[in-house]
Amino acid sequence: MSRVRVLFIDAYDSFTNNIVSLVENQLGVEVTKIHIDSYVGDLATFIQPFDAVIAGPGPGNPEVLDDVGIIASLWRIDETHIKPVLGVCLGFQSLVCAFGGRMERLSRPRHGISTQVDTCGKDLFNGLTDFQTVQYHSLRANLGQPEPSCIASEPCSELTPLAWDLSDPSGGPILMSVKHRLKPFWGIQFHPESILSSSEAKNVIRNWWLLCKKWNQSREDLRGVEKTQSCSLNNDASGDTYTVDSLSPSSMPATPSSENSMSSNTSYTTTRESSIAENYVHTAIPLDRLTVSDIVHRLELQNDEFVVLDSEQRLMANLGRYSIIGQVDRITTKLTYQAGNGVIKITTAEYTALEQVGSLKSALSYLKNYLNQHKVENGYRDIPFWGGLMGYITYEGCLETIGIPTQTHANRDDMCFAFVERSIVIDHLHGVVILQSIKSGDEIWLQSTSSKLLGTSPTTSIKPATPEALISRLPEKSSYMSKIDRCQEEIQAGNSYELCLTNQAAFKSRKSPSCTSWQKYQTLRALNPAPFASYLHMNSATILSTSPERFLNWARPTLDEHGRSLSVCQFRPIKGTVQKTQILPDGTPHGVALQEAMQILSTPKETAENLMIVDLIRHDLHGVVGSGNVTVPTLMQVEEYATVYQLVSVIEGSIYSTPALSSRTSGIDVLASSLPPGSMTGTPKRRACEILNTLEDEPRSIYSGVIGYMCVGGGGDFSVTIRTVFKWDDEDEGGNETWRIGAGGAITILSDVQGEWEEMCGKLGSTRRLFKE
Ligand SMILES: C=C(O[C@@H]1C=C(C(=O)O)C=C[C@H]1O)C(=O)O
Ligand SMILES: NC(=O)CC[C@H](N)C(=O)O
Repeated sequence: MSRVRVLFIDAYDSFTNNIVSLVENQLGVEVTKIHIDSYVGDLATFIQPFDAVIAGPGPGNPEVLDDVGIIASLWRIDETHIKPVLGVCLGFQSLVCAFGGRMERLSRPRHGISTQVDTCGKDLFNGLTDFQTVQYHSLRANLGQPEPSCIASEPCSELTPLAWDLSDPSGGPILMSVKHRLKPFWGIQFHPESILSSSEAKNVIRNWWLLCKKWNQSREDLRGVEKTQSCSLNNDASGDTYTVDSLSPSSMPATPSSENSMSSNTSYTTTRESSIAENYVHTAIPLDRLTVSDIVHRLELQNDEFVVLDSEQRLMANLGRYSIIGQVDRITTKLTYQAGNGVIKITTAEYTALEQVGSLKSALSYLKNYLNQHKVENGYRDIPFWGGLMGYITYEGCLETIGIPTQTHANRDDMCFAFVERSIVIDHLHGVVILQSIKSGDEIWLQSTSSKLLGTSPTTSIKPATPEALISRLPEKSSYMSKIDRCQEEIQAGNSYELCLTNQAAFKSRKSPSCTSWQKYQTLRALNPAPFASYLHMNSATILSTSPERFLNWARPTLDEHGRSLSVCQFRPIKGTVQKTQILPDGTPHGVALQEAMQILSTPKETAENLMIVDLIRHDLHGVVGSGNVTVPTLMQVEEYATVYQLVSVIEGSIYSTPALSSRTSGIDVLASSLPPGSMTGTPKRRACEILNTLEDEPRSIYSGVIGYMCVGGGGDFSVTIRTVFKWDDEDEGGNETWRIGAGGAITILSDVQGEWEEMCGKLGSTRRLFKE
């Protein structure tokens, strides 16, 4: 029997793949996805191979043709070509508009809010009790009924209401579901696929499917007996009892995921003997009292290009176990890309090559192939990095991966990775330093480097230094506040559910050999300890980061019990911020203590903010790893950082793949499909980024992109480049350099304008303290 197929029409939403996953898992069907503006020729003909259609959620207004595209035509398909349709949110609203309903703005948009839905207990809701479910909408469908009821009436006599949200007496009833009286059209305003929606809400999908099957069967029967007269399509299923057991879930079991695939009781041989495997050599030595800074100093890296992913100031037991120092020298190969020009540049010791790749997304595929060609299988098992690509991607580079064109700046790389062959990994948990190289025959370097580290007693000879800011450009309060208003207007209009608004400060300081970038970084990391701190100097970019936020980590693949390659990946978005108690210069305390922070971070405003990003990341991840392979092991946990409390969630995915090396799905595919980081955009991602582009005054640049590594052994780790001070060499002028800091925060309909301004200033303050102003 051929597999049942469902067509999903995606209105560029950031929850689409979660619905696809729910449908595939619950119904055992195959879902094909197209966009609202995909060219399909005649829609009626196009949908014929499908058993049913889902018209998805999305930004905008169903009365605006550009926002719904071909969804608007679904409802006009003639009787002979008609197929069962489920409209979800925007799709539901479009159904209502097609049959006489109107849209109006909610007085209080409902984004990431979980409420009870009261149902008629029939049809889509047959056998289901009233349930909790999440909503994401700004607009409300109005059927012109004086009171909420489940009986169709003028002026929308073709639509039968099936469910209402009556939880907000002052805001009034909100229509949650309808069906068409004669045609096989159903709609739901709520989001059953959200991680916080109840299983009862999810069962609506099963009920819909039973109704579809029944309708399709009656259509078949009619065709079978070749009835010539027109038939009644009344498919009211009220009162029917359905056996949901007859459905065949086809989910691939979600593999229990672990935070870190390394065993926690790893032991090292801290000898100076080197092991050689292919072109990989390493030496492990005791860390003793060496610091990351000592190592950088002893190896004399500080005045050259190098990268440090720095976890020395470990804050949490499960984060920041390793620091990685990547050596970059004259002969290190670099792979760079500037947004907008479609060309990846490969610079080696011998030559510079340009390859037309088209986009940053394809540049990442290029890097994936590059790493496959330099694959190492026998590195030191217990550390995550053996060598490979270390670098960054700017926010504008990230935008290109979602099809938003951006301007480029000559001499500035939007993607810059060095192919690091010599590296030093410090395991802070076990106090071990692993020196390693993937250059063939590099034992001499190993020996000389370990002698330098073992040599003299550890002293920190590079002193942290504090730069003096000559001219500072700080965010302007009235301008920022008016942008918050504009974000909220966009949200009111249904164009977005959450927007991460940001802006930048700039500090000019004198270039000085007694206050180098590395010294500045030393100061910053002491002032603002963070689990994902990093220092990078490559080409014209210098980055001093104290990021608290992991973007994406993926483990080196292993074989599962079925012989498939499996790599577990993890996102750790932060959304929800409260300032910790601090004593201001005038002696007054500011901010809150843990107990109060916990209370604030559990209010609907903060949890909605976090939930939206969790659902968005689940969507990004589902798009690569497929249905049933995404879990949320931690939902909204409060974590303490140097100056703030933050609400953190963890989303994990199992990347299974076929043995064929070239077609293997890897963490790099997840990376390429998940940029820019959802916590820095808002949702739906694409529309949010378009809106933010019109609001923000300048490119975000390094801020709000990602920084990290992709290892030759198959793993990877990236943080979100926030709480970061950065500069471009082309802005150096007259002995001065210009350092920039971006800061922002997520704006929702529940945001308080003054509160958001203060939150942004608080985040800016955590790194601005680097400068003496
Ligand atoms: C925008 C920033 O941070 C982001 C926004 C957060 C929020 O809105 O609560 C929290 C962490 C980051 O994802 C920033 O640090 O500048
Ligand atoms: N999630 C959605 O589909 C939202 C639909 C519409 N843009 C609204 O805000 O009401």
